[in-house]
This record gives sequence, structure tokens and C-alpha cells, in this order.
Amino acid sequence: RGDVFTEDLAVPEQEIWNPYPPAPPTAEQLKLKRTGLTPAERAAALDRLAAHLEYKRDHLLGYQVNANMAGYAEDLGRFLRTHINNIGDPFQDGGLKVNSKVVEQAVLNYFAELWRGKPHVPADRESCWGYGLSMGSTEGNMYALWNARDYLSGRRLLGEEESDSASLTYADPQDATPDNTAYQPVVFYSEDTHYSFNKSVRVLNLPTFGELGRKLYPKQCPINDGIWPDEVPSALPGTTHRDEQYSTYGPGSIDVDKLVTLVDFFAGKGHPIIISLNFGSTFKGAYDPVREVADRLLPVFHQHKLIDRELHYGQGRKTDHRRGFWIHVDGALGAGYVPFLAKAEKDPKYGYTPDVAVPEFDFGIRSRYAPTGADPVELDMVASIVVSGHKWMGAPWPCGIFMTKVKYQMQPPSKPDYIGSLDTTFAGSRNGFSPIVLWDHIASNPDGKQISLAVHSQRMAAYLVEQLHKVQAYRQLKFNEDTLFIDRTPLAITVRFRRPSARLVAKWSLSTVSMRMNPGDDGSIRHLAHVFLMASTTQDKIDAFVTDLYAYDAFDAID
Ligand SMILES: COC(=O)[C@H](CCSC)/N=C/c1c(COP(=O)(O)O)cnc(C)c1O
Repeated sequence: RGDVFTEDLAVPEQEIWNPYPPAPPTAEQLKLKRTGLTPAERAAALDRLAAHLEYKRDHLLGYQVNANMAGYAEDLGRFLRTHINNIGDPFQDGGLKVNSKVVEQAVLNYFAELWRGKPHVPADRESCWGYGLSMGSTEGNMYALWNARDYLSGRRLLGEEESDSASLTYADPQDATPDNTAYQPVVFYSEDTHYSFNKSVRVLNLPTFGELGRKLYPKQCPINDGIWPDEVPSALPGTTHRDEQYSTYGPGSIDVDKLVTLVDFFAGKGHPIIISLNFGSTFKGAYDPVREVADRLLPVFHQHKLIDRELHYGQGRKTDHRRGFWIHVDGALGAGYVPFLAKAEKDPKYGYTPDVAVPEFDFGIRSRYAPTGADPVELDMVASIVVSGHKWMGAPWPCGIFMTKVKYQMQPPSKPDYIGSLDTTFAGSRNGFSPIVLWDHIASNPDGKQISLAVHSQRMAAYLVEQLHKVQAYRQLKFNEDTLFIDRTPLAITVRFRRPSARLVAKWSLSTVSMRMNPGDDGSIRHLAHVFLMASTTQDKIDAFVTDLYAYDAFDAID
């Protein structure tokens, strides 16, 4: 892909045309003294901070944040008087009784059903299990990769106790010899994947297919003339435009042909497979085609005996059966609203006809494969899903949900009796307020409202594209400027275009990317920005933003 690199945007201290945007409190005002601050000093600093943040909140367009905090202060302010900590497993009350686990369970079961899974029943291995995140989807995605890595590398499943050993061990030590690829999982994700994945695979010491390819199979990459890329290429643009035949001009979803070829290579070497698919990608808002990936990879998994693997543990006395693949869906953004778009598509009363069919992504995806001369195979293909609570739903701070199934849960590394519960999550202390916020949001937004908001967001995205084309036509005529590179991936709730001036980037908190559109060609560098059309984005807000783009100095001179 084009090299993505950041540039220091020299953002002026004050916005030139609007000398009145409330600045944040100064460092001097915020300086924390040993003597503390007087009530007047505290009030002055906090008042100024509130004014600044409220102005920025009302002008935030560039990030996936729903600015609507309706009702939280009124409904939930009283919970700020209590430290609520959901330490340990959400479905085990534990020793710290000041917890909101009953609320967390209600939220988890809501998402299990929304994503076509079964609410948690400990004895039902096909039912869902999950937990409320104390960070955002970065935590959930990291947990998913950790769970997948240990599941596929033969660590002990939840319930496969080994009384004589508190430390985590492999199901069967000789299975996990260094040269045994059967327990060396490899992870695949596309070049449009959120940067937190590069961080997560480092934390987990989990090799990407590129790293493992360069180490074990140098110059044998089945795509790209033998050279291993680090990420799966994203799809090329549908256009036949000759000099735009690079994924940088594409929709931002994964190239399924290349994914299948790469997975087939490693599965053929015996490696278990981890795939993370984006569902509402960070810059282009694209949806990886989960259904197509699942349907096309099932035969590959079947061919390489990755559907049912037998593991032994307890000195060979016992056996378990597991998959040799894990499909994770990073639904940080899309898992929150696409289910409602699908409902709108099905119900004519919403008058919504999507540009393309609303894609599937969840636990309801079952793929079938009928190998010649063998019994047909039908499998549920998605092993885990993550959603951020602070993106589509609009929580006041980072939070979210990780969801998998009981059959994939691992034995935790230790059993800290003093928390009175299994340590089945990533964090120690866990935010007990976030489940209450998500519960309040869901309780206040029945399906009908959610469907309307999801359709509104689609309409606002289409509206912004229309308005940007008007700006482009005006500027070409008036200032003889180049195009604004306006683009929107089908069904995406984000629109991308030429980066405006530093002042406007700061005013509207735009997220920007500078990239070489044609690899190695500095002449093809584009400075782009995007706007996310969230449930809280109004037409008035879009109009105010678009008005700014008509100004003579709204865009930097084309360098
Ligand atoms: C540049 O924009 C971002 O980094 C935003 C987070 C900021 S907006 C809330 N996206 C985070 C993100 C993440 C990480 O989610 P968080 O940890 O909740 O920020 C995972 N997956 C996808 C597809 C994402 O887009």
C-alpha cells in the first residue's frame, strides 16, 4: 500500500477567524501545587476546561465518536458516588460485592442475541461468553488474539484442570515441540487494519504471516513475487482507471483471493490459522466480506485437516477436540449498527434500500462444504467479535464488549482465590460503570430507534458526498483548484476527501492521513481527511462544516 506517514500539521495556537473558541485552561491554571488549589482556582480551571471541551465536542467530525450523551448525567450521575469494580469473571459474583455484574450480564446477553449467538449458559459450550472492556476495542482485539493463540497452540481449555500444576501448561507437552507447526498459529489481517493490531501481535509475540514467512519460508510467498508483505493486501478499486490500480484507491476491504492463497500456503504447512476481519475499518469504514471469507476458507480448512484436531492432556489420559482456525471480527464500529441496517433492509416500513446488500459478520454465519465422497460439513465460522461502546453507541469514555463462545474459553494462567472468581478477562480491576452506561443506552434505544439512527447515518454520509461535490465544482471554477478526491466506500459511514487547512483540521478534529497512492511514487502523495457520520451528526453540523470549505483559504495550496 502507499506508505502512510504523518506530517506535523502546524496547527495555529488560535483559530484565525474565530478568536473566540474557548481555549483550554493554561498550564499555569492547571499546575498542581503541593498546597492544592483553592475552590476558586479549581472552579476557574474546570469551567474553562468544560467550555473548551464542549466547543470541541460540538465540532467533532473526524473520529468515530457519537457525541450524544443523552440522559447519562441525569440517569447515572448518582453512580459516581460509588466505586464499582467488576473484577474477575462477569458471570461469577466474586469477592468484591460492589459490582455491576448483573448489569454486565444483561448487556452481554443482549449482544449475544444481537449477533445471532446464544446467551451465556456455562454448561452449553455453544453459548456465548464475553466481558465488558475497561479499555476500548484495542483490549478486546488483543484478548481475541491471545485467546486464539492459546487455543490453537494447545493450551488448556477452561475446565481442563491439572490439579498438580497452577501454572499454565500445554495440553500435551510433546505436542508443542518447537518445530511442530501444528501448534504455531499464524495471524492474518489486511493492510487497512487498525494500528492496534501491530501493537497486539508484538505484546503477544504472535507472528504475522509475513514474519513467519520470512523466517520459515523465505522468498516463497505465493503472491507478490515471493516477497512476504506484512499484511494481506486490500482489494483493488473496481475502476478500470489505468493508473489507479493500487489498493490505496480501493474500497478498504480485504482482497479475499489473496487471503485464501496465503492461508492455503500456511495451512498446507500445518499451521493453525488466525484471521482478523475489519467490520467498519478505521479510515475507509469498509467491511471485510466475512461471509465470503468463511465460505471460501472452509474447504481449505477441510483439506488441511483444520476442522477437528484431537489434543491429549493429563499424561494422555484425556482428549479434547478443537478447531485449527479462528476467525475474529473487529467490529469496533460496525458491530454496533450494521445489525440494525440489516433489519432496515428487511423491513420496507423503513424505506431503506442500501446501495449494496448489508453484509453479514456475526455468530450466525454457518458455512457448508460438501467434499466429494465425504459427508457434508456445516460449521459456525466466527469465533469472536468485538465492539467499542464509545463509538456507535456513544459512551462518555472508552469501553466495549468482547464476545466468544464457551467452547473457545481457555483455562486462566492462575487462580487468584482472593478475588473469589476465575480470572477470565484481560484486566484486573474492571470498569463497573461502563456496563451501566451501555445498559442505559440500550434501554433508551429500542430497535426501531436504532434502525432509524443507522439509516440516518447512511443518509448523512450520502448528503455530505453531495455537498462536497458542490464545494469541488465551486472551487474548480472560482479558484481553479484540483479535485477534492471525494470518496465513500459503499455502506460506509465515513467520507474521505482532500485534507483542508490546518485551521479547519483543528476546528473540526478531522482525522488525516498522508499516503503515497502509487507505491514508491512521491508524485502520487495525497493528503486526505475523513468525516464520520455518526448517529449524533446532524445536517446542520454538516452544513456548518461545508460552509467553511468554501472559504478561499480552506485548503492549503497543492504542494
Ligand atoms: C483514528 O481513529 C481511531 O483510531 C479510532 C479510535 C478513535 S475514535 C473513537 N478507531 C479505533 C479502532 C480500534 C481500536 O478501538 P479503541 O481501542 O476503542 O480506540 C479497533 N478497530 C478499529 C477498526 C478501529 O477503528
